[in-house]
Amino acid sequence: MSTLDPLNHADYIRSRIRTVPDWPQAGVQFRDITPLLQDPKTFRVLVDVFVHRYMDQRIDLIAGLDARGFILGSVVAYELNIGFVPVRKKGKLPYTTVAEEYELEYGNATVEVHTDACQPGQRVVVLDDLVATGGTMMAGVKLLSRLGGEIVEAGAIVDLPELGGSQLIRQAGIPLFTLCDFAGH
Ligand SMILES: O=P(O)(O)OC[C@H]1O[C@H](OP(=O)(O)OP(=O)(O)O)[C@H](O)[C@@H]1O
Ligand SMILES: Nc1ncnc2[nH]cnc12
Repeated sequence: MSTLDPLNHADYIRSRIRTVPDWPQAGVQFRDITPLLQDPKTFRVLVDVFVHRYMDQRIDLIAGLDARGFILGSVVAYELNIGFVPVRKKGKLPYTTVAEEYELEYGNATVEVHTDACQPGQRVVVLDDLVATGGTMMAGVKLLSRLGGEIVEAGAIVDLPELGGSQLIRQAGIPLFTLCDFAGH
């Protein structure tokens, strides 16, 4: 089966991401994905790249990272006809949880997932909008692994390679797919 070629979409998607300088603090170039969602054609291309990538890979579960990972992750899971698991920031989930602490480009955080969110051996893709230091993605991967999930891949729309996260994730042995990057921008 032919698949959508992410290389053909990378420039298009990158060109529609808005950069907001010095937000949420001085020195941060914030890569805002909301324009991708707002335009229906762009949103469809974005979702389709991920759906085509995973539709033949016998994925059981998409785990999405709070909060922007919920937007992409839930739609991709719906289109693949598989379940979606929210990996939430601390204190938001009502049932028993497992937790991982991590560091961000601008702060610290803890994420949690329900203890029954994944069954041992389920094939999981962890999705988010962006990889910066990789702390959030690694925390999500660790949580699903702790529940016995087999991490098929971590995926995100944007890689900020200068922050080192994508390298860290790959060095940890986790396959990582990102649709576009902002290397040298
Ligand atoms: O690779 P890292 O350095 O961990 O950074 C990437 C994470 O940071 C952002 O989320 P943020 O924590 O700002 O939360 P939000 O999605 O609720 O805005 C982004 O959506 C990723 O989840
Ligand atoms: N530069 C950035 N832009 C958007 N989201 C981020 N999360 C961490 N760093 C970010």
